[in-house]
Amino acid sequence: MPSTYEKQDTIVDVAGTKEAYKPSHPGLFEVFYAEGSFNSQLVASQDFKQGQIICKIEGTEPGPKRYSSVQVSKDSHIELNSDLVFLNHSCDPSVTLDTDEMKLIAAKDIKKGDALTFFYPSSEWEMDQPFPCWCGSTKCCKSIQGAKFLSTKVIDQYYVASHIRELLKERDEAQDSK
Ligand SMILES: C[S@@+](CC[C@H](N)C(=O)[O-])C[C@H]1O[C@@H](n2cnc3c(N)ncnc32)[C@H](O)[C@@H]1O
Repeated sequence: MPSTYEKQDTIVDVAGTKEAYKPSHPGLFEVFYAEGSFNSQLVASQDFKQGQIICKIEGTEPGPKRYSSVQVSKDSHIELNSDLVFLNHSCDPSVTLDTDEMKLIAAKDIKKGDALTFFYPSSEWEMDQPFPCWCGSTKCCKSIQGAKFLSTKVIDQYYVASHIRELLKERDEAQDSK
């Protein structure tokens, strides 16, 4: 996939026109472009039922930890290399990015046009680029830095990948032994 996924403004510039954008998962979801840095989002192109597998996560590549990478084990990261990179974070997410099974799953009933979002700390331990969250959920964590910075009580409300579960266990055992 093109390196133009690095920044949404670049996609429009490199492609020449917005019409040149070709969804990586037509019929399932597409990118909704917005002006400004990191304001774009992924939206559903159809309804999905809670628990429905939206797609398999394929075509990924190993890479360094970056704002766009997804952590898949205690010490490895991948680039999604598709429109999935436009999945934003929410503290009340609509999808689960299941890095153990490499599947994107509806975490709730989703309507066509809804934003697809996942809980970034479900895969990320210590993020490369933390940010203040704009999700507006009543249970918003406010500062998104990775699972390392959240209590197990907060994390327990969410699906988290097996590597995050293991890292939390190690963190909590180390704290208990002090
Ligand atoms: C992989 S990008 C996701 C797509 C991004 N919105 C874009 O337009 O390129 C991850 C970045 O999006 C932004 N982002 C995603 N979810 C956010 C949220 N809930 N609140 C604030 N910024 C968010 C952050 O800047 C984050 O580093």
